[in-house]
Amino acid sequence: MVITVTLNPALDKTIQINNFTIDSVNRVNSVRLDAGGKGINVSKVIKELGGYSIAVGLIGGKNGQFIKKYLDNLGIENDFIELDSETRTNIKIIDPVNQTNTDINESGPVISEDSLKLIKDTIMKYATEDNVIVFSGSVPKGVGKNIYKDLILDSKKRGAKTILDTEGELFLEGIKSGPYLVKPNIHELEKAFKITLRDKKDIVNISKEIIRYGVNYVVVSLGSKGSIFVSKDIAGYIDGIKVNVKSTVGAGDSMVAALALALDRNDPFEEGMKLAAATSTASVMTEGSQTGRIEDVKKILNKIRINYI
Ligand SMILES: Nc1ncnc2c1ncn2[C@@H]1O[C@H](COP(=O)(O)OP(=O)(O)O)[C@@H](O)[C@H]1O
Ligand SMILES: O=P(O)(O)OC[C@H]1O[C@](O)(COP(=O)(O)O)[C@@H](O)[C@@H]1O
Repeated sequence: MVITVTLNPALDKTIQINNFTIDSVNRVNSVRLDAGGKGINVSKVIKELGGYSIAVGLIGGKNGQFIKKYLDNLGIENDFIELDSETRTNIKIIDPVNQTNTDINESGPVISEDSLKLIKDTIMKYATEDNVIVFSGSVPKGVGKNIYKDLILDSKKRGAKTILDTEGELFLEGIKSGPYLVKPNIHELEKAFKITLRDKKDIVNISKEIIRYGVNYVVVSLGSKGSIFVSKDIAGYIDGIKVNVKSTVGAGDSMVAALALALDRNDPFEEGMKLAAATSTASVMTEGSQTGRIEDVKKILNKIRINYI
C-alpha cells in the first residue's frame, strides 16, 4: 500500500484572470478550491489510477476540515493529526491569455513538539515492509530541515520503501538518508546544488552524485520538455508531449503518484516511468490541482517512448 505524508497541506485556491498584471487592479473570471499539498495530490492521483493509498499529515481549522471532507468524498482513506492552528491557503493565478501560472504559497502554521511527535508516531505505524511511503512538499514553521532525513531513515529501518519530493535544504538533507526514489524538477536541482544544468549529460552527472547516497532512482522532471531518469545501471529520457495546457499545478505530484503506485505493484521501473510521464501529461490538461483523467492517461500512454542515454 502507498502512504502519502503531507506535513504542510494547503487549500489550493485557483484564480483565473485574463491578462494578469502586477501593480494593477485585476478582475477575476473564476475561482476554484481544491484540497492540495503535494502528498494529498499524490493520493488523489493514485485514486484516479485505480490504486489505494492512505493520506497522512497535519491539518487544522476550517481549511483542514475542507481537506478532510474533500478526501472523504473521494473515498480516499486518511489519518490526519488535527492542529489548533489553521491550514494554509495557497493561491494559484492562472492567466489563460498569456499562458502563465503564478503560485503564491503560504508558509503554514507553527507546529508544536507534541504535534510533531504525534505525526511521527502515525507515520511509523505505517512503516512496514509492505508499504511505500511518499514524503513530499514543504514543512511548516518550526520543523527542522532534517525531518525527512530522520523519517526516511526510521522508515527504512522498518523495511518500508521511501520516495522523496521536496526542495532546498530538506532535499539536500533528505537524500543523505538514501530514499529509494527522488523526483526533483530541474529548477529544484539547480537551486539546491547551486549549479546550472545545461544539457542531459549535466543532469545525468548530478543524478549519479545523488545515487552515491544510496538512492536507487533519480527522476528529474523538465516541465513541458519531459523527464530524465537515472539509476546505477541505466539512464533515459522521455520527451514531453504537446497537449492543451489548463494548469501545471500538481504535474510533479502526478508523476510521483504513478511512480509510487508502480513501485507498490512491483512493476518494472521503466513501465512505472512511462505511466508517470502519461499521468503527469494528462494532469496539465485539467484545471486547478485536479488530477488528470484516466481516459487521457491511457491515450497518452500509447505515445510514450523511452530513449536510453
Ligand atoms: N506544459 C506541459 N506540457 C506537457 N507536459 C507537461 C507540461 N508541464 C509538465 N508536464 C508533465 O509533467 C511532468 C512534471 O512537470 P514539472 O513541471 O517538471 O514538475 P513539478 O510540478 O514538480 O515542477 C513533466 O515531466 C511532464 O511529463
Ligand atoms: O509544499 P509546497 O512546496 O509549498 O507545495 C505545495 C503546493 O504544491 C502543490 O502540491 C502542487 O505541486 P506541483 O505543482 O509541484 O506538483 C499544490 O497543490 C500546493 O499548493
